[in-house]
Amino acid sequence: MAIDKKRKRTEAPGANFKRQRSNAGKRVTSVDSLAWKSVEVPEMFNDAEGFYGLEEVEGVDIIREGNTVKFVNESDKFEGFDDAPVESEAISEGDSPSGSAEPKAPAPSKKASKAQLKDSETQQADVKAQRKEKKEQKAAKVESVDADPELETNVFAQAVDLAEDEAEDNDIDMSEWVPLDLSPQMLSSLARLKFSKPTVIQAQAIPEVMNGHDVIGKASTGSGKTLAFGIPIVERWLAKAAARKESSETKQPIALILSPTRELAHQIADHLKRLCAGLTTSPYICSVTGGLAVQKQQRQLQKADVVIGTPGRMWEIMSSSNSVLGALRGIDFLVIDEADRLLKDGHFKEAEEILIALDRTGPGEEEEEEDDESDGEPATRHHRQTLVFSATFNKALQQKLAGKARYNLMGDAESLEYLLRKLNFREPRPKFLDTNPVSQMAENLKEGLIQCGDSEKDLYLYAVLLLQPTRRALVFTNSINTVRRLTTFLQNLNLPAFALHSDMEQKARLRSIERFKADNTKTNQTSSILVATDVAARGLDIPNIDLVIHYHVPRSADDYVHRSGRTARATNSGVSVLLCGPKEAVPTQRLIAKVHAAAAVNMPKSKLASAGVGVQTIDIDRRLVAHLRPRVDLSKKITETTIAKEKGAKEDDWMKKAAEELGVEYDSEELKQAGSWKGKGSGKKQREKEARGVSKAEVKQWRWELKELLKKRVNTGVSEKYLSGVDVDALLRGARGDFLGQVKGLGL
Ligand SMILES: Nc1ncnc2c1ncn2[C@@H]1O[C@H](COP(=O)(O)OP(=O)(O)OP(=O)(O)O)[C@@H](O)[C@H]1O
Repeated sequence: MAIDKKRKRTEAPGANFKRQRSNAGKRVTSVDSLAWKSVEVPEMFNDAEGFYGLEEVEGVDIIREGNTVKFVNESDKFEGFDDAPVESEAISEGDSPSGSAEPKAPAPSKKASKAQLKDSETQQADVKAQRKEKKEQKAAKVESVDADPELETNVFAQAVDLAEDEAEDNDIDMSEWVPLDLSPQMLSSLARLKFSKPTVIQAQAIPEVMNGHDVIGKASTGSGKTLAFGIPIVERWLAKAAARKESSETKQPIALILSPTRELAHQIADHLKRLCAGLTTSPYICSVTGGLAVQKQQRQLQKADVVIGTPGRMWEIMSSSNSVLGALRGIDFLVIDEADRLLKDGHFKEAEEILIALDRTGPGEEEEEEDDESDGEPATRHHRQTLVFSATFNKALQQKLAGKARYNLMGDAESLEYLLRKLNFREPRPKFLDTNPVSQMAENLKEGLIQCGDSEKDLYLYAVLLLQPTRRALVFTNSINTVRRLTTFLQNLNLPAFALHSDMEQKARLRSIERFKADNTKTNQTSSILVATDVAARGLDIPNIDLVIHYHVPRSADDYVHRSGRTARATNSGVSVLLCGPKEAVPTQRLIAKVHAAAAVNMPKSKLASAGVGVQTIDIDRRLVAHLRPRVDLSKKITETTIAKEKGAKEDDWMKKAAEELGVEYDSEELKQAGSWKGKGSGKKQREKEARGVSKAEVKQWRWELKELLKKRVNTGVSEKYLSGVDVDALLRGARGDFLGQVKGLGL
């Protein structure tokens, strides 16, 4: 479909195609290396993520030979990748380059860089004029984003763009960056982002990386690790780009950054693009992840300077293209973000394949061999630097919550050995920088635990969400089914909940994040809730998440650290609340003790409590929570019935198709009675069966009852307050200053 449209476009009058000309002396090129340009699609077509993929190209001849079509490009636009096979190929996806190598307006001057950057008044006036123009363009872009609820590109970029603009006119003291010896351009870019000083990990890691060392960087969640590797990469690119101008050296990608999740890969890309937005020339940054068109990513890779990818999609492309693999072997930096997750045994087979493939020498390449003095064994050395980052490296933290907790597991030394075994560093001993040796948790995070019955988690979840009605909350569960169920359950209670899990299409995943991020304060609504699996646990940097709720206890301590780290990022504060069933509370306390003090790894159990290691129990007013039960029960019933009916309809559909294929008549009742439809089985199955039997009228009645309940007053026993709409706020400002009980220190 896309192809037909595209052809129509490219063949339209004015397009620069010429057919059937002599091909003598012309160099046939692959379709991917042509200079495709995106075609603007009218808004009404809702071309989210370039779905229609319309592109056009100029200056290209088409040569038809029998049934094949070949392309002849007058100029070889892309360097370094031109060995792609010549082929006639269907193009089905769009490619709107997100990075840019075009020169940009000079960056603004800032206080600290004034000494280095002495702009004349005229230049400044020019810069101001350009900025104004850019600002207007951005405002128009943001407006169009707002106008189109389906648009999902740059999910992580939009909000910050405006903040950057506001920053432009401020004078910012950048003197704390000076010791890092960054280029004036970079300082200027950082000032634009309002980053007046480096974070601790940035201050420690940037000089080491810029001095050519391999680095293992450990720093708490939200502490700016992305720029700790991002800044030196961009600095190297700037230096190389300047040198390239004076030589004929071909352009190669400079860095490959591996990320465990798609969202994180896109976020890193956007973060680096934001950093580069203030540079006069910037690297082409592209993300390569599953769930999006592979052809588009292959094309982007051909011109990429910095590649951020998830292991699966990266390996899919690298293993099928020698040119891509060859180019990536020449990178200066290999970054493994969230390394403990990416290198976790049995998790990312492709990550290992990538590491092996990068280390293997290609035809005509030579390995440098050096003697490793530490053990006398010769080891292969590469020119690339390996940079490894995470908030958690200690293997002990990966230990499952289930099972006996042991505290004498791996310490830092062992964790380091583990990384050395897994990765082929250039240096025998990479620099190990640990900025949070004592506690693994973010500085401004407050943690609490609520004990409740296993079947009461829905009730307490609702109660805690009501405690924070105008905030942004992230709810973690351990299963996709629970994400689905809780999202519907909360929506039935009129709460703005969105789902995020790996079984969703990428477009829908990004849309959920986009909606979660939307600012509801103007409409005076409660803020949004994202219900997610651990796919959202690592790296996601969504502004203003005030509350993280662990509906299911995390499976391991490192999951707890990363989940909780979605709040209290950078200088912000936040709250993390665990909902624990009766059997979960004790092992969870122990699990959490591990992340609070490195000493706890080797601390005897008996000493943990006296050392003050652990999480406080929230003393919630259970009598008041009980008043919420009727509405919670109704919402649960509606949710379970809806889901069971949907599942039943799907199964019915499947059975019908199977019967059709077998050529037998399908009668669902007969099949059920004949027992082929398992009527018995687990309690869950039985419940599902019963839920399917509930009539539509009954569900309708429940919905009506719930609606009425949500409108009605809830007698809290303290004073008469409402628990719906704007009256929730009134309730929460209750006479005693607290609604569900005093939660010391948590600010709830
Ligand atoms: N020097 C700085 N000054 C102020 N804010 C910064 C600075 N560097 C980064 N930030 C901001 O801090 C936030 C967190 O950064 P980042 O996402 O890199 O954290 P992280 O350490 O990688 O977290 P995680 O471990 O969760 O992945 C981002 O919003 C980023 O823009």
